[in-house]
Parts: sequence; C-alpha cells; structure tokens
Amino acid sequence: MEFSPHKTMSHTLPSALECLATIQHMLQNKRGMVFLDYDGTLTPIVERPEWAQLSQKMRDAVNQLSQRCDVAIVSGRDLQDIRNLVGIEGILYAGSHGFDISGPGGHLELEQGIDYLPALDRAETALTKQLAEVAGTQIERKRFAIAVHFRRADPADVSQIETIVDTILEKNPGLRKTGGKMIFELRPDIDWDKGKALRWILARLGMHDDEVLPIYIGDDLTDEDAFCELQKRGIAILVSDEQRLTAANYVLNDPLEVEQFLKRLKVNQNS
Ligand SMILES: O=P(O)(O)OC[C@H]1O[C@H](O[C@H]2O[C@H](CO)[C@@H](O)[C@H](O)[C@H]2O)[C@H](O)[C@@H](O)[C@@H]1O
Repeated sequence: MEFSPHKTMSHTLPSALECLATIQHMLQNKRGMVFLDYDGTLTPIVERPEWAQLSQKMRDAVNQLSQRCDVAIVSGRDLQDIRNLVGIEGILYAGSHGFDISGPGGHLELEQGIDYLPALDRAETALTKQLAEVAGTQIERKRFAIAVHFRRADPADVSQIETIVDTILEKNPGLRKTGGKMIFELRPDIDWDKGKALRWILARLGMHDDEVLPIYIGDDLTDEDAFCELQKRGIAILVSDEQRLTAANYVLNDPLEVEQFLKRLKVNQNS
C-alpha cells in the first residue's frame, strides 16, 4: 500500500528550538545527518536570486556543524552556484532540486535526467525569447531545471507569464512544471525530487533507518518532498512564519532561528 504523508497546518507545529531537548533525545545512539535547503532557510528571501548571499555567521554555523556530523545542502539552484554561494569544503551538495549531486572529494556523484538536457535547452531558448518583453521576469537556468522568476513582475502579468510557460511546456514533452516562491520551474518529468535524492544519499552513505536520524530543514514547496520522505524516519523542520499545510513536524520562524538551531544542535557522527 502506498504511504500517504500526514499534513498539518504549520502554526500548530512545535518550535524546533523549544523542542531541542526532545530532538537531542531522539538523536541519542543515532548517527545524525543534517540536510539544509538554501533560499529562505540559510538566507532570507530577497528580490533577486543573485542577492541571496550567505552571512558569515551562518557559514560559520554550517561549517562548525559539518565538523560534528555529515551535512548536505539540497537546493533548487544549480550545483555550481550553490557550491560557490555556500563555499564550505567537505560537505555534500545537491543542486537542481536533487537532480545533480556531488559529495566531498568527488564521491557520490549523480546526474539524474541527462536525456532531458536538449528539451531544457529548447525551453530555455523559447522562454528567453518570449519573456523578453515581459518586464520584471528573470530566467535562471540550472543544469536540470529552469526557473522563471516573477517576483519583480507586475502581478497583473503573472497569468500571461504562466501561459507562456505552459505553451512552451506543451511543445517540450518530457518536462514538467513545478512551483515555488514567485517562480515557475521546468524540470525533467521523471520520478525524482528532493525526497528521492535524500533517500539516495542516505542509501549510498550506508545509513540505515535504525542507525541514523536525518534532519531536514527547508522552507519551500519542493522541500515538502523531503519532509514526506522523513515522516517515516527522521525530523522535518519547516522554516516559515506564515500558515501553510506541511508534512514537517517542527517549525522555525526564519533563517535567524535556523542559525541558532544549528549552533545549539549537539549531534555527532555517532551520537
Ligand atoms: O531549494 P532552494 O535552495 O530553496 O531554492 C529554491 C529556489 O530559490 C531561489 O529562488 C528563491 O529565492 C530567491 C532569492 O531569495 C527569490 O528571489 C525567489 O523569488 C525565490 O523563488 C533560486 O533562485 C531558485 O533557482 C531556486 O529554485
């Protein structure tokens, strides 16, 4: 029987900071591994993707955490972009929503969706041409996804932008549309997402359910796939100060609370 995740409204969830003792207790005798989303989790959401720079305090918090346990950054951004933005050696990076994975020292490489690169290239060309005249749009090509940003567009233009994206999608079978915070995204239409990537990473690291407690922290729609994956085996923390339906089991209000949580979390390779 297929597992159907339990979802709840985020304002009913307990704070991960207030429940730190409980989380520590769950980590006892388990190996901890922390998965972190980037935008909205490690950095506040800002108007342009290139403005979302990691603060030195947050970099230190993640770096110090990576001395205590395995850490993976799992982002919708391009793999090279996220690696440059975070700039910490010795941790695992997953870009393009988990389609493009690279572990420390070149271990644990995965490129999911290579066959779809021509379709993504065609879609990128068409989007660039057709959205050129729509003010405030921004196209961000990642190796295995294309984001169409409309945060700076006139709200009255959003349905026109979506129609353009949908028309291009129709002409490029093999891709699918997903959403996020003021973006439409096109990505390979295959059964792969941040949740599947998380499962793949744990399996490749030889981390079995009874030995490891994975913790995933994220804020966006694509992070829900990872939250669903962890309902059976870990801790899922939503970063949000707004109400929404989520499969997470704890909440943090914003990246500042994430930073405090990461600093205070006592977790070891073998807790
Ligand atoms: O999985 P993530 O690391 O959270 O990436 C999700 C998307 O984040 C970025 O876009 C979002 O953040 C921007 C900067 O704050 C903001 O301007 C935009 O409106 C947000 O959607 C990134 O640019 C995308 O590629 C990621 O897919």
